[in-house]
Amino acid sequence: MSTNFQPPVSINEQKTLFPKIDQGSSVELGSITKSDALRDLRLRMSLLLQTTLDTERLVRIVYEEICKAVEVHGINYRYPGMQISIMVGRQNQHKVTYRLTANEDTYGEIVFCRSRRFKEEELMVLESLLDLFIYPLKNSLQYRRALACALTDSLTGVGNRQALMKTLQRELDLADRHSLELSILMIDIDNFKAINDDHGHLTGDTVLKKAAQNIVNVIRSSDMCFRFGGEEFVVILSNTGVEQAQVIGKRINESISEGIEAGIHKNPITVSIGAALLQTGMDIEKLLQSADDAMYIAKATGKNKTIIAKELVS
Ligand SMILES: Nc1nc2c(ncn2[C@@H]2O[C@H](COP(=O)(O)OP(=O)(O)OP(=O)(O)O)[C@@H](O)[C@H]2O)c(=O)[nH]1
Repeated sequence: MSTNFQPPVSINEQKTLFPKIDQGSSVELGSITKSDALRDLRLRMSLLLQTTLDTERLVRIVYEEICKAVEVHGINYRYPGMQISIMVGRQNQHKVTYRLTANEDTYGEIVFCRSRRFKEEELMVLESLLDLFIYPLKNSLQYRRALACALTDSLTGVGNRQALMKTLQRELDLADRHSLELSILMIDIDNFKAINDDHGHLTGDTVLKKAAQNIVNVIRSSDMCFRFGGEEFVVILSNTGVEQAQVIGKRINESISEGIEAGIHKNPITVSIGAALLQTGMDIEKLLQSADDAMYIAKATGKNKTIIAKELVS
C-alpha cells in the first residue's frame, strides 16, 4: 500500500488480515477527514509524543490520540529484536499491521485491532497519525539501548552493580508491600587469584564469563543475576524462602564445579555462596552484608558450598 508520508519516513502495510468480510458496516469518520481537524490532531499528538522517552508511554499516547480519529480497540507494538511487546487496549479479530521504518532502518511493527474491518479512508488517517510516531519511537529505542548498556556488565553480559542496586531496591519495596519472601545469593569464585596468577587475566576473564553463564542457566528466568564486582555475583530470588535459595545455591555449586573446563586450572573451578533472607527492618546494605557474611563462612569452612546467613540458623 502506498502511503501519504513524506520521505524519508515510510510506514508500509505489511500484512492485512480480514478473516471475515463485514458487508454493510459503515464508518463514521466525522470531521476528522477534514484537513483542519486532522492537522489539529497531528499537532497535538506530535507535541504529546515529544513529552516522553518511555516506549510504553509513547504507545499509549498513539493509542489514545488515534482513538479520537478512528475507532480502534487495541494496539500492539512489538520489536522482537529488543524483546519489546506492548499491548494497549484489547486484541480483536480484524487487524492491520504496519512495519515501522525510517532511512531503511526498522523499528518493529504496530498492529491495530478492532471488531470490524478498517476502511480505506480510516487507514489513511491511521497512517497520517502513525507518521508522527517514528522519530519519537526511534529516540525512545536509542534511550532504551543506552540505559541497557549502562546497566550491563560488559565482560559477562549480566547486570552490573548499578543495575543490582536499582533492582534490589525495587524488589525489596515489593516484598515489603506485599509481604513476600525475598532471598539473595552472594556468589564468590574460589581461589580466583590463583587462576589469574597461573593462567593470566584473559583466562580469568573466560572463567568469569563461564561462571555467569552457568549461573544464568541454572536459575529461573524470573530470577536475576548481577556482577557485584571482581569475581562476585549476586542472584535475586523474588518470592523465595531461604531454604529454597540454598537449594538453588547448591545447584549453582554443582553446575560450576562440574560445568567449567577443569583443564583451565589444576583444580575444578568452584564457588562459595551465602544465602540470605530479607528480614523485617533490613535495608539493601544489611541484606547484602548478611549474604556476604554467610559467603565468608562458606569460604572459611572448606569452600564450594552454600551457607545460610546466621540470623536464620538456630
Ligand atoms: N581476570 C580478572 N580478574 C579479576 C577481575 N576482577 C577482579 N579480579 C581478580 O580477582 C582476584 C580476587 O582474589 P581474592 O580476593 O584474593 O580472592 P580468591 O583468590 O578468589 O580467594 P578466595 O576468595 O578466598 O577463594 C584478584 O586477583 C583480582 O585481581 C576481572 O574482571 N578479571
